[in-house]
Amino acid sequence: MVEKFESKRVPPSEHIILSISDLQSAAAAKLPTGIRDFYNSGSTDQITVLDNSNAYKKYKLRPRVLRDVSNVSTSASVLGKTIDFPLCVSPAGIQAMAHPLGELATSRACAKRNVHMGISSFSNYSVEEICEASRAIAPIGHVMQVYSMKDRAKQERIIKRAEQVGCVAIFLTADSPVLGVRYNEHRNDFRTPAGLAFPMLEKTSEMIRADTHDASFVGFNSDYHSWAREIPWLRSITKMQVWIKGVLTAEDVLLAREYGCDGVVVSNHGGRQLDGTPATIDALPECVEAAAGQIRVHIDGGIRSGQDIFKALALGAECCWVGRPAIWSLAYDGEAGVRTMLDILYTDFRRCMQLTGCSSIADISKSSLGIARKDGPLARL
Ligand SMILES: Cc1cc2nc3c(=O)[nH]c(=O)nc-3n(C[C@H](O)[C@H](O)[C@H](O)COP(=O)(O)O)c2cc1C
Ligand SMILES: O=C(O)C(=O)c1ccccc1
Repeated sequence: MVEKFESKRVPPSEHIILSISDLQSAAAAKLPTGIRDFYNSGSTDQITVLDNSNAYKKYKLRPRVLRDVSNVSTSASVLGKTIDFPLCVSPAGIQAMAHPLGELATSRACAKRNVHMGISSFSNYSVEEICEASRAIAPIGHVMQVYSMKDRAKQERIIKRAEQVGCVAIFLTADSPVLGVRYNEHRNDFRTPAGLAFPMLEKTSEMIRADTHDASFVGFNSDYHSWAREIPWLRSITKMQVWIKGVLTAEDVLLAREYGCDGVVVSNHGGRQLDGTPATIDALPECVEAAAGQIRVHIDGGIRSGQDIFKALALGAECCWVGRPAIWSLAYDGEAGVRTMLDILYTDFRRCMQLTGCSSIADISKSSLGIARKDGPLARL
């Protein structure tokens, strides 16, 4: 006799969090519309933001079977440290809108999972407070994100403060001479909430909210930037690694090499800057080829699962970063939420390695992937 199977109904107020999309839904239920749209939106027609995730789907995994995966190691050497797995948290501004402890909560969760955090210049806590929050947990070393600023003395203060408290690198965000077109901010008249601090920019939210996001950005950010003006200057004021965030072409990877940068993050800013740029996973191969092993290549944009991390590594990235998943988790449950997000991606990536027959990061290669063709067999890379 077949036993009657009773499915357990979960009340709608309770969210079972098993995936990144569960975190996205849980955050959407908590955040006011204007803030949710600010975090989630891409620019203009939302093409690139959607492409970023969808582009992963054409790659299929080629698992090797009957391999001993009882001793799988996910650890990776990234920015001079051994981290638990090759996934870190991208710099994203104004995290205190998602949770009162904002970047402090993100920093603690990253340290507990032993991965790096990128600290936005638009953070609501200072780099000193954010690094202090993680120091007692793990000597992980975070990354300070900077823009090319009109006020070079202020930009230098940000960099010096970050170096002083143990940051291991700076990410110069190079894809934002001006902000992308974000209709949601105009439709919702998005302003940063009152009472927040912007200690790296040395501003209060009263100063920032006086303007739209776009206008306040124009106020401090420099569009008068160039490789020759930025990189030698950055090298002259810091011993931290210098990375360029927002590269999408082989040409710019070659320039990053020529200017002696330590690495590039292949990024389209989560589809928030120039809409119509390629999905980052589609820009990655040409960037890896141009890097030719001479500088490091990381990637962010649309990474939502362990399989996505695996695919990016198979295509030559050393490490992946996630932006929105951290914001959604913060909104859902602060530090515990971000910890849940990192744990989901960690266990998913580990399981993906085991199911594809990979025991270490070095085992992940192009031969682990194929490209789905509409009518026909899988194409080998
Ligand atoms: C709400 C939000 C704020 C962001 N703020 C910054 C920032 O201050 N500096 C920066 O370089 N990138 C910023 N980014 C871009 C992220 O660093 C990252 O490139 C992007 O979020 C990755 O895509 P994903 O969100 O699909 O993972 C921001 C992204 C979001 C969604
Ligand atoms: O919105 C963004 O993508 C971004 O980079 C940013 C810039 C200023 C404040 C907050 C986020």
